[in-house]
Amino acid sequence: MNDFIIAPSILSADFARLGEEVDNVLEAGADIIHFDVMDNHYVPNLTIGPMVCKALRKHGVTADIDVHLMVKPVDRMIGDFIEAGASIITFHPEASEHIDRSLQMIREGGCKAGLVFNPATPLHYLKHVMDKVDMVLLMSVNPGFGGQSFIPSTLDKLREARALIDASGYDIRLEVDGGVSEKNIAEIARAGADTFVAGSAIFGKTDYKMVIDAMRKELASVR
Ligand SMILES: O=C(CO)[C@@H](O)[C@H](O)COP(=O)(O)O
Ligand SMILES: [Fe+2]
Repeated sequence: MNDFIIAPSILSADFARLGEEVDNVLEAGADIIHFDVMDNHYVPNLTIGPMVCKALRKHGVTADIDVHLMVKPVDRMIGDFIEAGASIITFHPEASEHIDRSLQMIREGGCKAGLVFNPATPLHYLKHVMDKVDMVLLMSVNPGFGGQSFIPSTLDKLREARALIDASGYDIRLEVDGGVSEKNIAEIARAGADTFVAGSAIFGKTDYKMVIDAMRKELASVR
């Protein structure tokens, strides 16, 4: 895998042509696919579930699928997504009754596990499970919708998360999600992120390769 990972969020893709959209964005240089699962309960929107993940695998997608669960309760969905071919499964700690158990279920199913932090959710949920996470995902918008503006206080939170991860000694990716574009990606990387979700910034343009190349060019100036 690249040092920096670009993860297009298919929330902003054309759902009527989803397989083709995923093929095109991978062809354009994306590293993994970010898959937003919303339940109209934990967040006020409803999207896609395990059947769609399975369909993408059947379509021939071999890239990692990064499943961002915005659902409550969490645990039922974990088994379904493991079975559907997810590679990474992240969930919001306040949506799970038993965070440690949910993380273990994900890893036992052969997937990478992660916790997602809303803009106002403190990082202290990480303290006792640092050895059980492969990914820390900081939301830079409130979850539920694509196309929102990046919340600037996320930069300080990224620095805080980066320090915690580095001090832990574990191999943990630091992902950021919401309002990421070629305009702010370098600044976000400098604050410590290494994995970048971008929905509208990529799928909102006609030439996905041009956007992803522009993002990589910005990232090359960072490390
Ligand atoms: O999880 C979410 C929203 O809840 C995201 O993954 C969005 O899909 C990101 O979209 P953009 O802000 O990049 O348009
Ligand atoms: Fe997401």
